[in-house]
Amino acid sequence: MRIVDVCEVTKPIASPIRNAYIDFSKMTASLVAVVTDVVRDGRRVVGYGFNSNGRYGQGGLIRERFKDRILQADPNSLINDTGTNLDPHKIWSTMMMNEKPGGHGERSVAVGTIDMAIWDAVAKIEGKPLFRMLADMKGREANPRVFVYAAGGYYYPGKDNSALRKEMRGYLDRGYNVVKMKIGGASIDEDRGRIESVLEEIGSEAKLAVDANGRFDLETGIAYAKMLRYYPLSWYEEIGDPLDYALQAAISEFYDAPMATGENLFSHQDARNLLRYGGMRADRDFLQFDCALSYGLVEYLRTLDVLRQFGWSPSRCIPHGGHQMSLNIAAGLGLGGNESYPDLFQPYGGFPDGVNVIDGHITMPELPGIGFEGKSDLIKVMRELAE
Ligand SMILES: O=C([O-])CC(=O)C(=O)O
Ligand SMILES: [Mg+2]
Repeated sequence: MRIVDVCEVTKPIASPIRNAYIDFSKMTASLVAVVTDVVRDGRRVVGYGFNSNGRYGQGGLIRERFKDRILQADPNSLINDTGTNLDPHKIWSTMMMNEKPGGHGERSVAVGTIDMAIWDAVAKIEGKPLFRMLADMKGREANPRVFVYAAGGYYYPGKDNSALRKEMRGYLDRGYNVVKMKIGGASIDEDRGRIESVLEEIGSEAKLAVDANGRFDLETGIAYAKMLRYYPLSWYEEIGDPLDYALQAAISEFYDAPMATGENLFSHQDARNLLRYGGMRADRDFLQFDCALSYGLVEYLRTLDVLRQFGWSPSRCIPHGGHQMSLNIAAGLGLGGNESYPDLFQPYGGFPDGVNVIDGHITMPELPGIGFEGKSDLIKVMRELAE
């Protein structure tokens, strides 16, 4: 059993939207295929992965470092002890050979993308949905019903509050009961108006979360906290620079309701620093680490161990990114849910065909691997890369 090729391509996932920090007009993502010599159901097993959204394609790093480390390794060093499957942990260590610790940068995105494809292949070789394989691995009961919320509410040329309301109404019509919008890309007064419009639209049918994308300094973060705390929000997200733990801790003195952060922390060491120094509260706050951006599931398992050490339940995790990998982790390992972007980043994000949101939850279909084969527009581009 061996990996015979690692293919990669950079794909556009551009859209004319803007958060408080960046616009997505030139956004790209890496798509990866890990080709094996294993055959299941008359078909060669190929694992697929992509790097979520927000950090651009990582083709350079994949081609120049990580791909060759896998292909040049002794194939026997990449399989499990019983010789029945690839071993994601051994493959991860092989990829990270001769990499210094710290300074995680964006190599974590390149590794996370390949790691997604490895787990897809491993679960396909096992002949199980990844979420079932993960639950078995940890001796737990899988829960195929996963909470999902609708992320959107971006700044957009020409978009007024009535367009924003209409967007949110569309999410409620599709079965969501938590929606998220951007803040921090306009004045505080304008943002207050946007929030009030959305709250008026959704009424008691749904709850609203707001996301500042790391834009605020301490003073602005506090000014917004004082404004936001009068509204019944699901959470106040990524207030200041993702690595400014003291700022995060300080805001908790001004904001009792839930806060969320973590999508731009890319390692278990960074996650640990957030829990050590960020003043995050295990009884109410949410952690949004996205495995595709942060060295993959092998690393995410270490992050979950860190959470346990600090008294946090995995149910406080609702990952960033809206991809099926995190849906599997949620269903298999008991996370609190997953993000979704109903109208963005297609065909990569979203759910397999025929999976609908009902009362803010989806039910995972029983597809081998991550389940990409169940999403026809996505598997089409994946198979163009390799099959
Ligand atoms: O706008 C983005 O970069 C995405 C984001 O923060 C989120 O999904 O929470
Ligand atoms: Mg965010």
